[in-house]
Amino acid sequence: MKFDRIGVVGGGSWGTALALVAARAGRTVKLYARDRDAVASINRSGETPRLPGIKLDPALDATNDLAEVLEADAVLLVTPAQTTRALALQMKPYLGAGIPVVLCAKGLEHGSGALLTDVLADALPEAAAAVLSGPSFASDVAKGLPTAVTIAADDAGLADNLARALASDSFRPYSSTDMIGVQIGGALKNVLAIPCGAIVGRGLGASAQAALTARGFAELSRLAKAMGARTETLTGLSGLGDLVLTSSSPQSRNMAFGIEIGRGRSVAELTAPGTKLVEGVHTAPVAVELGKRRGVELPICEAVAAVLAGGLSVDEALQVLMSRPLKREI
Ligand SMILES: NC(=O)C1=CN([C@@H]2O[C@H](COP(=O)(O)OP(=O)(O)OC[C@H]3O[C@@H](n4cnc5c(N)ncnc54)[C@H](OP(=O)(O)O)[C@@H]3O)[C@@H](O)[C@H]2O)C=CC1
Ligand SMILES: O=C(CO)COP(=O)(O)O
Repeated sequence: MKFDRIGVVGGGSWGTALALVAARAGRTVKLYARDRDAVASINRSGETPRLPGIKLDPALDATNDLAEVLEADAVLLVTPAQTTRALALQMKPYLGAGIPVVLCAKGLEHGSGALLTDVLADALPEAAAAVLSGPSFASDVAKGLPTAVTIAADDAGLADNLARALASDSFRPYSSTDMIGVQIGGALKNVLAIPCGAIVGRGLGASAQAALTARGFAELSRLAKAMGARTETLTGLSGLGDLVLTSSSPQSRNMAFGIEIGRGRSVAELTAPGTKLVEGVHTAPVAVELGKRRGVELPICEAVAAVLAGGLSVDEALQVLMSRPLKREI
């Protein structure tokens, strides 16, 4: 199965970077962005405000016409997690049956608590679902810096073929059949990067940051395994790999958000219209709800959700975590 024509839906930083990835891999690429100015800027000057200072491949073809982009052999859906259902429904009239839709957002749906693959199965069952996730900052990828990600699908052959279609000298996808593990890893690392940032912002030291990363990984793994994920996925790129990247680099929007919270800025100010997308803010309460449903303890995610909801200060949340009853590590 060859995927010569790739359609990318979502003209933000990650959608644009992934369109460049597909072009570098030799595919014919069309990028859908709803913002007419962004489309004009990409086509006329090879620039986008979402990736400042990065010159885009002149071959990159952007458009406002969703139908045109969906005339493709595979589609990458790269809009914020909470828009997945609306976009899938919007795509429905134009997408051929059995065309793979690769979900590239990292999050869980509000209200339903659903994985994005379940959202897709509900809204667009005729599509073949796949997931792309892993440690990958859009600006690094757009610049052509070396990056490795995981692409998962139920059908191993589909995952292999998608990996082949997007691979290049600077972009190395590994294939997997564990769509649950890949999605929970990508969604929860965003939540866990927030307290790691708060620790930095509050000046609480590298030891606390490492402890939170490790205990956060324990939570991510517990929830993912309860949902059916495999251990090797969680210790792989989309679990540990992305958690390490996001919880240690202020380049991450989630960590940067946490740093500002730690410095005392308010959630309302940092999530006001026009501010950057911080997926962990949306995912935290959903993760807590999933944990409750599955009987899985997620104290760090609960603390994050409580701080975001205004129920605890950063210092109180830390106190809650540090005063939990002592327990065995495993
Ligand atoms: N940036 C990164 O480094 C990475 C991001 N991701 C994930 O990718 C997803 C997208 O993130 P990212 O690209 O960074 O976000 P951005 O904020 O840069 O871009 C989001 C894009 O989605 C568009 N969009 C939002 N809602 C709709 C809609 N209803 N219909 C059409 N387009 C819509 C926005 O359009 P408009 O400009 O008009 O608002 C914008 O172009 C997130 O889940 C993120 O976690 C994953 C790996 C790396
Ligand atoms: O998912 C990412 C890196 O893998 C991007 O992280 P942020 O959304 O925190 O910037």
